[in-house]
Amino acid sequence: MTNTHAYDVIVIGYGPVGKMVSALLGQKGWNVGVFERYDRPYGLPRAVKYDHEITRLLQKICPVEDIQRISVKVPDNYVWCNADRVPLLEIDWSQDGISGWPADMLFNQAELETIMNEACESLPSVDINLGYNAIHLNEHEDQVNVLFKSINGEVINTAAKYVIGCDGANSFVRDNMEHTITDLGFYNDFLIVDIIPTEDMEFKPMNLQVCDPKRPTTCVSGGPGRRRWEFMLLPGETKEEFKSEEVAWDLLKSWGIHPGNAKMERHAVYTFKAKWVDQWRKNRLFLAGDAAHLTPPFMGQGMSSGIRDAANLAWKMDLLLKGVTDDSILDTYTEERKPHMEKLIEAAIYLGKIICTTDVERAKQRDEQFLSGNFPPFPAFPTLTEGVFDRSGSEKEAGLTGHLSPQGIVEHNGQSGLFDNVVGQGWVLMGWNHDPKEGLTEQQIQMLEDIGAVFAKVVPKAQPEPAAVIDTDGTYEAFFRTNGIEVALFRPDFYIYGVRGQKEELPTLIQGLSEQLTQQTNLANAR
Ligand SMILES: O=C(O)/C=C/c1cccc(O)c1
Repeated sequence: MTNTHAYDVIVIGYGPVGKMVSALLGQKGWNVGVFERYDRPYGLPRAVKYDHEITRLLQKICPVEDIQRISVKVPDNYVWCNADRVPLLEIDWSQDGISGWPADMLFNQAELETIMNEACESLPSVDINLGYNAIHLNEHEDQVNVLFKSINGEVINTAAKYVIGCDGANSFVRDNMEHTITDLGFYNDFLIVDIIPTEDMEFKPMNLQVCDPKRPTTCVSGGPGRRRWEFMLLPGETKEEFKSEEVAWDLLKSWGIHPGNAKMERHAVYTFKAKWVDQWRKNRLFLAGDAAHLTPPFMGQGMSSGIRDAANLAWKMDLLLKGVTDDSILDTYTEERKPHMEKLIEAAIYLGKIICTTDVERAKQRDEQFLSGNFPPFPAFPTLTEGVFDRSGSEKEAGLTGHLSPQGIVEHNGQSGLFDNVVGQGWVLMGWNHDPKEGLTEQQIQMLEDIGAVFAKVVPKAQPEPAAVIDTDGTYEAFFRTNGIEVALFRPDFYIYGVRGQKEELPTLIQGLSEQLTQQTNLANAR
């Protein structure tokens, strides 16, 4: 065995979630050891959709042009229709999201992972090890040791302060963590078929669910130049029967798809599930993505939830490793992320219940319910409700915390573009038409600098000032005016930490953050 390889953080699993957390920690200079059991990229489609929040997170690590190149914007509604193709429900996926990106985009996962891999490879402190299977994990008070066996049989010993399991549904890290699971008992088998049309084809709407009890079928984009079908297995049908390419082609026939006009990229039977681990942290071990939760795909939020986990964990781990706060901040990881993910699973099951019925009578009742308008409301997209937020303001101010912050087009120092690229990212303290440092004590400014905050005085386009950030497209004016606020503090994962209606109240907001962070440290010191 070789000497111990020591890291700040070990990431097990190098899919999109592992790549995101590795890149974010690597950007901060932390030594990240990434270990992936496969020795080459998976290469085939899996997730196909992300939303504006995730695209903005990708913008943290990938060039905007690359993200644009691999994604396609949804042009119309996501339609849920019955067997007669009468719409039962339409969800608008075509809007512009507040994060500076289209609300929803479709992509090809292999292309996404290529650009995320480039981001990781460009970071000198990220050590990527492909073809290494985790075989043993030992947790100590001050570190974790993990043994990995390479595909060549070499065994290496590693150590890190923290281990993050981004290792999917059959997580090795989870197996080494005491844990309990909540399972909502939603199980449905679908044959997933990914194709590349070899001639021009038009699909309107772009994303369609045909809730036909004779064969519930999904027909969505698979990213630029690709399409995906999902065919539900009927009672009595077995996974085994659906293994062959012939069965997939046969099911595609009624859609006008055949080997003469399309190439089949992948076909596989998946069991959709709705379940999660109850605690995503146990001492020095963490779970993220599919290792922590599984959702039916109908909201297109499986990978997106995992990327949110990565972003949430990364900024907290960064502060902790910097020594600005204690590791009890990491308890807020499950506290913040789990309820959010649960609500998305709830929404996915709402949709799943519409399509996953093969009972003709029940489908008829469902149709009547939706067509008469007498159906339960579609769940609202969740915000973050618990954790590292300011709740000390007025009811209106506190009502904005935990929501996503906007990203607009700005001009600053002769550069023009999306705020995060032009001004910077991390904690962002923003003052509308005033310098947000005004009124803060030196100590408060120092604390904000210690956590890597960006200070931005944002001014309207009509009143430009040389050192200020110019609100080119009016995004920030709309945000501040509509909400009746003058200052806002945004977290590195883009959630609103807190706002104030009057700039004179900013010091209390910052004081609150400072106390929240030091409280974590004091709590730890007292233990
Ligand atoms: O990206 C995914 O994991 C799933 C996307 C998706 C979108 C729309 C309908 C589906 O059944 C899946």
